[in-house]
Amino acid sequence: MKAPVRVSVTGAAGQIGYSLLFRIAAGEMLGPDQPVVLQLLEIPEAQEPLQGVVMELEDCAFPLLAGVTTSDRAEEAFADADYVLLVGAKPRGPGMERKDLLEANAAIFSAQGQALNQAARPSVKVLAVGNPANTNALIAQHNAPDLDPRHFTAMTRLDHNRALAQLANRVGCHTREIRGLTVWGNHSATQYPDISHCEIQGRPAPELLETEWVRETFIPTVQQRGAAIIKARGASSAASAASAAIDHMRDWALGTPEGAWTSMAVPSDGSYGIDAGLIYSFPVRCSGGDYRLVEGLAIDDFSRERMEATAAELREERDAIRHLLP
Ligand SMILES: NC(=O)C1=CN([C@@H]2O[C@H](COP(=O)(O)OP(=O)(O)OC[C@H]3O[C@@H](n4cnc5c(N)ncnc54)[C@H](O)[C@@H]3O)[C@@H](O)[C@H]2O)C=CC1
Ligand SMILES: O=C([O-])CC(=O)C(=O)O
Repeated sequence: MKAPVRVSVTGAAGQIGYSLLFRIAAGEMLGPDQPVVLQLLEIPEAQEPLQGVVMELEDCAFPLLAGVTTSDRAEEAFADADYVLLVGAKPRGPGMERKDLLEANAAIFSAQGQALNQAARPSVKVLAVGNPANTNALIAQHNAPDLDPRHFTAMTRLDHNRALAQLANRVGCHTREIRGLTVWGNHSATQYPDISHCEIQGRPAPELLETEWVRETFIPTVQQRGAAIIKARGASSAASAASAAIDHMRDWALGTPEGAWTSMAVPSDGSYGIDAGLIYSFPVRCSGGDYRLVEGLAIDDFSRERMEATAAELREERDAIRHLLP
């Protein structure tokens, strides 16, 4: 058995937390041979429901769960953390865009960035799930100057998985049979799910799918899926968001399958003409606990316009919270 690693989760008593913690403890994120200690952060008012979640974690008698701690202090919850999932934030309601949460949630991510800087392990890998996820990751990163800036990422894996599901439904295949999909940009309605390089059952997707369906149906459906779920469920997506968070961290830690890539929002290094420093979703391959951008993909005029539109929105979000970037 390996030595346990420390996984911190914020917002642990929330909806996503309730779907996430049990799967991490079951080994679905870091593998069936990796014990974990869960370090759970919640606000003081949510400590009692959090204790209920801890009781249920105990009651599962998970072989890989090496311990659970709870706290309302970020420095304590992030102490020596190897992996941190920043989930705790206000979710949007009907009629809101995710960036409407910027003001409410930005302060959380600046304080938690500072706490990560003080308390987490220098090698810590961070995933921002709380919305607006890309800009929250940027805020946390800038408040943690001693940590590796490349290790601050945001979640667009849910968008990636949603896009796979739409394509599989359309073609009548399994999501496993789709390769080379990319979600570019922001986790928002400007994101660009791109099938240009996609292969479905070994055949180029642009040959299988009508351009009109891709542009008029597929792209808007993926962009608006979060809002559709809020409308139907009366609450924002939770189990699928938790599942995507597991996928993101598992691939980062353990690698993407041979030949495949996925989508992760990571700090831009200027590739594809995207402003360096923005936390922007790119195609990535992971191995050895690290990610690399997929370089050299041909970008046509339609894609270029969409990629620029979502970059422009991220610049606007960054400009709105500049005062929180030390
Ligand atoms: N990136 C993505 O793809 C997705 C992101 N989200 C976002 O994830 C976030 C959480 O969603 P839910 O779990 O549904 O919300 P929720 O309201 O059920 O849970 C959030 C939890 O965070 C806690 N919290 C608030 N401030 C905190 C702080 N400063 N420190 C620690 N915990 C704190 C709350 O007490 C609450 O228990 C929302 O911002 C939501 O919009 C949701 C789905 C997908
Ligand atoms: O739509 C929301 O507000 C929650 C979310 O990020 C998603 O489901 O993609």
